[in-house]
This record gives sequence, structure tokens and C-alpha cells, in this order.
Amino acid sequence: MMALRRTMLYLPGNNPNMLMRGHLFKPDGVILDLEDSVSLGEKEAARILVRETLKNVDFGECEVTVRINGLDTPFWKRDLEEVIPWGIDGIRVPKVETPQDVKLLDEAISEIENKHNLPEGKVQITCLLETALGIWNAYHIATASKRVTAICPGGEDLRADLKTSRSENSEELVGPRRMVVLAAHAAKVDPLDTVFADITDDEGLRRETQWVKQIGYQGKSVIHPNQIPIIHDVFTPTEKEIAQAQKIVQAAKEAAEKGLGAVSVDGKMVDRPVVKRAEYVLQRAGLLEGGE
Ligand SMILES: CC(C)(COP(=O)(O)OP(=O)(O)OC[C@H]1O[C@@H](n2cnc3c(N)ncnc32)[C@H](O)[C@@H]1OP(=O)(O)O)[C@@H](O)C(=O)NCCC(=O)NCCSC(=O)C[C@@](O)(CC(=O)O)C(=O)O
Ligand SMILES: [Mg+2]
Repeated sequence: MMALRRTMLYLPGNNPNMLMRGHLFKPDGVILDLEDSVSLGEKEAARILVRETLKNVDFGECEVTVRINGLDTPFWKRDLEEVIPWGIDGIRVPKVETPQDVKLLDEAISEIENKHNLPEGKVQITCLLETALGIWNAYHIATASKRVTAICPGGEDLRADLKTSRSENSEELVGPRRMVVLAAHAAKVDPLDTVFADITDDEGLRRETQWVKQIGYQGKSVIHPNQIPIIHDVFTPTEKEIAQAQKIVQAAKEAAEKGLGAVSVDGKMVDRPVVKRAEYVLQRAGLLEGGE
């Protein structure tokens, strides 16, 4: 079945309560964070805490990712060495700007996998694109290694790099978000959206999530457990959508049996792209095998 990444919850690497309990809120994934939620003075202690959490906590069905420090810092290699041996699903790497960044990371991960006799290539990479250069290079970054399975705009850092600020409708992120989603689909990796910073604005979160879903995103990073049900609600097909998709798939099947390409359902043309979209709805609902 299609692996869902509707919500990826950040767990600050210096907060034992959040590290141990985050998965209980049932996000699709958790991101144990060693980067921007941890101050410079706490980097070493957080790395140890994150390692111990990985060793001792059963995260159940959650995808487990660690956000390491940037490749331009003295921390990232030690971060990798401490977390990769403990069976994580992936590394989230911040502020990626070029395909060379990805290659460097890929090689460093392979070295650690080999050293610990782990199957090479199992650890996936999610790239955060948080500068204008990173956004510009999105497709080349997404295709720089087979390990890359997702790319995400990093809205907060991006606003800083673009020398702008957070506006009510995040207009400043429209272009970057569209570039990332296009690059992700071209590269056949998951486009995952950035965080919504106002943890009290449920309506704003719902509106933003509906918009990013509409332009092709498959999920969103999350900073507070209260955001999870809202985002799941938006990204989970409704009963009405499922019923419509089943009707379309059934009509297409019957048409194919009669040797027809296009048919109409409820007065609207159903051809191959419409069927593909309906199949995608059923895959997201866990009712059809397949999908990336
Ligand atoms: C905002 C706040 C301080 C509020 O806390 P408060 O404690 O006041 O909230 P309360 O409402 O009191 O919490 C009620 C209960 O939920 C628990 N609880 C809360 N949050 C939880 C959580 N995350 N995980 C597990 N548990 C949680 C809490 O422990 C309590 O549990 P309990 O006491 O047992 O009842 C807290 O949420 C928080 O720290 N969030 C994560 C912040 C973070 O990681 N930032 C970095 C990642 S973004 C970034 O880097 C930008 C980016 O790079 C990224 C990109 O786009 O990807 C870019 O550039 O854009
Ligand atoms: Mg950031």
C-alpha cells in the first residue's frame, strides 16, 4: 500500500517529553530534530538524547526521520554517526542547495551503513530547500541520489533568504512552493509542504493545507500535535470522493471490456487521466494497491 506522509511531526531534540511521546499523537512520521529547535550550546546533549530515544522508544507505525544539522556546520557527520545505526527510516537534511550536497550526504551515509553492516541504500533522504538557490535547483537535487524520496520548501528560512516576511496568505511562498511541487513530481519523489507556524489558527492551517493539496503536495510538516487531525482530514479522501472514484474506475473497466476508450459518468467525460486521478484517490484511501 502507498506509504502516507500526510503529517511529519517535529520533535525538538532537547525535549525528552516530546521525543518520547510525539508518536502517540499518531502522525504519519516523526522528525527528531537536531537542527533549529536546538540551541548551539545544546547540540552535543541533544544528539545523545536523540540517540537514546532511538534505542529505547518503539515508534510503532510512524516513519522515523532525524533532521541533522546543515552540511555547512561542524555537527552533521557526528549527527549521522550517532543516529544511523539505530534503524531509522531517513535523514532530513536542511538547507540543501546543490546536487553536490546530496552526493556528499549519500556517500557519508553509505560509509556508516557499511561500517555497521547495514544494507546499503536503505536510509532515505528528505531534502529541505530553504534558500533561493536550493529552490532553483530543486529537480537536480531531487534526482541527485536514489535515496532522495521527498523534497520540501522550508518556509521560515526561505523568507529570511528572500529578505521578506510572513504575510497573511504566505504570498511570498507561492512561487517557491509551486517550483518544489513541480520538481518533485518530475523527479517522482514526494512533495511535502513546510510548517504552519501559528499553532492557534486552525482555520488558517486548514485553508493553507487545502491549497497545498490542490497544487499537488502530499503532506505537511507539523510543529504541534493539534495540527495533526486537521491535516489528516484534508489529505484523507472523503467518503464522497471515494464513492465517486470507485464509480469512475468501475465505468472505465466496463468501457474497456466493450473496447471503448472514453465514457461519461454523471455527464462528464472519463478518459485515462480521469481514471488515473480516481485510482490515486483509492490508493490514498488504502483501497487500491500501487502508487509511489
Ligand atoms: C510550539 C511549541 C513550543 C508549543 O509548545 P507548548 O508546550 O507551549 O504547547 P502545548 O499546547 O502546551 O502542548 C500540549 C502538549 O503537546 C506536547 N507537544 C507540543 N508540541 C509537541 C511536539 N512538537 N511534539 C510532541 N509533543 C508536543 C506538549 O509537550 C504538551 O504535552 P504535555 O505537557 O504532556 O501535555 C511546541 O509545540 C514545539 O516545540 N514544537 C516544535 C517546534 C520545532 O520543532 N521547531 C523546529 C521545526 S520547524 C523549523 O525548523 C522551520 C523550518 O526549518 C521547517 C520546515 O518547514 O520543515 C523552516 O525553515 O520553515
Ligand atoms: Mg529551516
